[in-house]
Amino acid sequence: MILEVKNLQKVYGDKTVVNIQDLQIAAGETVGLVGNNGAGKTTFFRMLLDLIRPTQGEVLSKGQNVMQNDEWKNYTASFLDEGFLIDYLTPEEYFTFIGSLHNLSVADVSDYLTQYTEFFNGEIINSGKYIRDFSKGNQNKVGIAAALMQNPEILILDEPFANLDPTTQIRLKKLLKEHKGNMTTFISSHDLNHVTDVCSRIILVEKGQIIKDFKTDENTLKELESYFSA
Ligand SMILES: Nc1ncnc2c1ncn2[C@@H]1O[C@H](COP(=O)(O)OP(=O)(O)OP(=O)(O)O)[C@@H](O)[C@H]1O
Repeated sequence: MILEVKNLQKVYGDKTVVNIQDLQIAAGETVGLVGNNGAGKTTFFRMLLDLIRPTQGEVLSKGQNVMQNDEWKNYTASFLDEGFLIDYLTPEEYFTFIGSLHNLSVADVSDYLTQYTEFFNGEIINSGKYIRDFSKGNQNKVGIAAALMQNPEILILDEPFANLDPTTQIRLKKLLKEHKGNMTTFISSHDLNHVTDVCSRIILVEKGQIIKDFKTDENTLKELESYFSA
């Protein structure tokens, strides 16, 4: 298992916002996390990435506790929100900086970015603007592209389709499918259509707990829609 979660809990005050007894994710899986507002998805991702500490329990990445070891940072890339960006840089400067952390030269980075011409839709590169001056959707594009650029073994994206126009949502699905290879992908989404299209496994969370965990098949979208229409 590339990722394992054991007895993971996060408590705020008297509220348990995440409570996951046991979850195992095999290398190469594409997992979608769905659940209503406040279900605990972002809190869970933050614990996977050691951005907040659990009240109890642990997250193991390739068997190592993410709180005690930094090795996982070499093969894990993520974009949860704009806080991951450096807003006083231009996108080019940001990509170069992220690339330099992963031994990519300026030429490697600019070569890599040519694949994103369609996804960026002419609005990101050579715009002469700082990241802070982009729309939220375009900021998301920068964050997602920077995460993919790291060619990670594990990719974690929080609501990647949110704030993107429909054309870009479809382009993102294509990108995620193309990048798949051996990558383990963990994405949260409120878009049931996209998440069932991209993911081979869906985890449904409610009040911090896993309610359902199933392999995606032709009935999954209908099942999810009926669950959420209740
Ligand atoms: N720092 C905090 N202090 C207190 N409560 C918090 C804190 N962070 C999150 N919570 C609470 O934890 C619960 C889970 O929030 P979280 O953001 O993880 O949900 P989510 O599933 O990502 O929701 P959404 O779909 O709206 O993004 C919510 O009730 C939220 O108010």
